[in-house]
Amino acid sequence: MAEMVPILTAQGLYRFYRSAEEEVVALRDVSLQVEAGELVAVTGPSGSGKSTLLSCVAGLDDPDGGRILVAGQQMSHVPERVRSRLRARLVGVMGQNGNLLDHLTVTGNVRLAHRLAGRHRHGEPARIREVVDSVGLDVRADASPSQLSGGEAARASLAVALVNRPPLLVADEPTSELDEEGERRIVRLLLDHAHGGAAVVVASHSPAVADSADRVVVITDGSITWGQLVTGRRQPPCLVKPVSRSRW
Ligand SMILES: Nc1ncnc2c1ncn2[C@@H]1O[C@H](COP(=O)(O)OP(=O)(O)OP(=O)(O)O)[C@@H](O)[C@H]1O
Repeated sequence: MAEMVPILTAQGLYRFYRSAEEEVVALRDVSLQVEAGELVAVTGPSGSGKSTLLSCVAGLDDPDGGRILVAGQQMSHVPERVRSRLRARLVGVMGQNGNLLDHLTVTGNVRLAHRLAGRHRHGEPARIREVVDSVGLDVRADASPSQLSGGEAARASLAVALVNRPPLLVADEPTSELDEEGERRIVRLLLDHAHGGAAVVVASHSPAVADSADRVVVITDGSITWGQLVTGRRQPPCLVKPVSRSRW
């Protein structure tokens, strides 16, 4: 059987934050692989490094050490313009504070993300409608983000992240402000994207997100300290692969 190619490979990541008074080691030798079709939940105490890890693997930030490959493309330690181009093509980001511009409608936000990926000068109307419908926002397509409920805004943010069919979807606390029903809908949509063939990485404190994930990894004080296969749908030989430093 052909070997599964991971969509995301993060090897030996380090990230330091330095100020005049102190140095924080936000990531300490973190390695993680996520394959197509997998939803991985990253959990752990506040300040443990979840957002830092997600920013690095999404190409929003560059690690100080280690290497990141997304769909076989080197995302770390490349010029910022290369990283942005790769990010637009390969990564969908659903952020903690949303990725929506308030002067645009839901459709306008999705269209802009589609155009910025560079494939369609004016966006592809059928794809834009399709993704807005898929998150259940067809009736709110002409609303601006400030007119949306928390759950609707989260789904609009997800539509923006999904419009370019990214092989890697990264979501930082996507359900933190939602009620149970809102959370269930987001988790369902994230799982649908993963099971459609993408790799999905979600940072969350929510037990409901962890329960639905294919795999959970726990970060404590900048290091992955624990990993567990939850659904049993996949049988990866090693949940959190330690990667020898001689490989980078
Ligand atoms: N821009 C920054 N400058 C300095 N320190 C930072 C910066 N961003 C994060 N940190 C520090 O790095 C560590 C990891 O932060 P991070 O936001 O990744 O944690 P987290 O697990 O996502 O936390 P939370 O669950 O509260 O969102 C923390 O000690 C934090 O204070």
